Amino acid sequence: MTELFIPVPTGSVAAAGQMPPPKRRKPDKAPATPIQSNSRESVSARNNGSTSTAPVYHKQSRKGRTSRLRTAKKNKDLNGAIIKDQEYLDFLEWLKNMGCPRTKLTLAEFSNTGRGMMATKDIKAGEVIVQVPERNLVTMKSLQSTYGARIARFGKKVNSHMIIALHIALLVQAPERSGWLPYLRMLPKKFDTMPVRYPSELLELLPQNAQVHVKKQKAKIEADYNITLDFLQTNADLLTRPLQYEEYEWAWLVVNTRCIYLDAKNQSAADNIALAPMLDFLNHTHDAKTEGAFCTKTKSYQIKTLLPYKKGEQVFINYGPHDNCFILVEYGFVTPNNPYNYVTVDNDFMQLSIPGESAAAKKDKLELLDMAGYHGDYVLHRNDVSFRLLAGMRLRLVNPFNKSSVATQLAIAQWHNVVNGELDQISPENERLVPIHIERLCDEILALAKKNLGILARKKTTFTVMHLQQVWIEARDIILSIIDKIHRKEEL
Ligand SMILES: C[S@@+](CC[C@H](N)C(=O)[O-])C[C@H]1O[C@@H](n2cnc3c(N)ncnc32)[C@H](O)[C@@H]1O
Repeated sequence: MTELFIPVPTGSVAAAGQMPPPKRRKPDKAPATPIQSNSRESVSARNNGSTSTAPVYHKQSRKGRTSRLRTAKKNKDLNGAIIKDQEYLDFLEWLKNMGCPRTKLTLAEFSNTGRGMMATKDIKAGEVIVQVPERNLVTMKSLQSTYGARIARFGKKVNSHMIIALHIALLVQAPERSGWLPYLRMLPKKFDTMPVRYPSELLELLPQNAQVHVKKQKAKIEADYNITLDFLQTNADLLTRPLQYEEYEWAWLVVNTRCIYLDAKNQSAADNIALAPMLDFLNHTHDAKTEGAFCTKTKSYQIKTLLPYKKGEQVFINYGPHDNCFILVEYGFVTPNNPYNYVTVDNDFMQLSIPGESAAAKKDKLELLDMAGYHGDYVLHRNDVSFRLLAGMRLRLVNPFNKSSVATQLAIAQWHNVVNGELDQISPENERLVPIHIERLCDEILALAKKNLGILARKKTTFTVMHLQQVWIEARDIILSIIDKIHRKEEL
């Protein structure tokens, strides 16, 4: 696994520079019953490769979804159906003209992931699988001659996500002129599986932390759009027509889901992202292992796989160690058996009423947790309660709690010692109560999971509904594993 090829999520520093990257979680075991979206129906819509509301640059006479699927079916290989439609052939020709060397990869529809890249021959571990010539990389640097002086005159801060999105949106406005039409035609037509595009009744069925994530992403897109409009006020000559929000959002999501970091070691360098045609057709799996670097000899960006692939298999990269909620919000899909899944219980912890705990005591405890760096980020993994949650719960269970009493001061000192690992417990009674109240938190989430799964079961089956179902089934299974552990009286 290398971070070099991660499409750029809003949640990452490199992409947006606003939201913190997700904290790395301890891997969990796979959920027992993940939903595998492996129906034929799932194939085409998932990656937006052939859906109806095409951006303006898509000629209506081009082959539609049915025709494309028919062709794909005809070319069916071992695990996926090879795509050989005119758009892809034009794209291959364009790649050739741009100096892209041939690869052992071809575009295909896979039953489990939708559109992705298939090995056309056996690939050995250590082989370069994709080379993207420098002239094909869309980066802040490559766009300097077009926008550099304009950005300098504009004077306000812009980031590369914003500028690459603007560039793509402008190419779409005048595709014939740009020379990039064959690539533009291959891009997703819409992003309806991205939660930022969910209707509100589905949005509220996301777990709370994912809803917050979506709101931040939406705010970021809107802010970037507004700055872009500002920029265009004095650069209207770039436009073919006024730039609509929908157009910009689409281009922004293209960047978000397809750009890569050129230098993973320096991920805070927000401007070091690139759109890399061809490389961006590779799908994600958490166990893909690749390495990437710019090769000065070939003047291209190369990806090497560290794993072998057999002819007909899908070739993957790894977008990073993300749980399904994060993947859903940033990329619009979920993966089965994701070892990074977890459940956040921050809200439930804050709302939990503890017998004998006054409102003032609760406030003092939360302040203390904050000062000690233990406020929030309370998570449950499969069979594992985070240390932060245990720490928070232990303090909540110090009752009575009166800051000015000696007994409370002693309990606080003991709590610090437990947190620092110098003491095992505050008291046997405190330790006895911890699993009881963790189970109460679990019951809250379980009830929510059941409620939401009930609502989802009554909805028409769409990818979005299936994604949400998977997220809640996984949450429920994590919770059940913890309850089971508590009932078996195992150490948390
Ligand atoms: C970099 S693109 C990969 C190519 C894309 N599938 C396409 O057809 O253009 C990232 C997007 O691919 C899809 N994707 C990537 N990995 C996936 C997976 N394991 N399962 C389902 N969809 C996946 C998601 O729609 C994601 O936003």
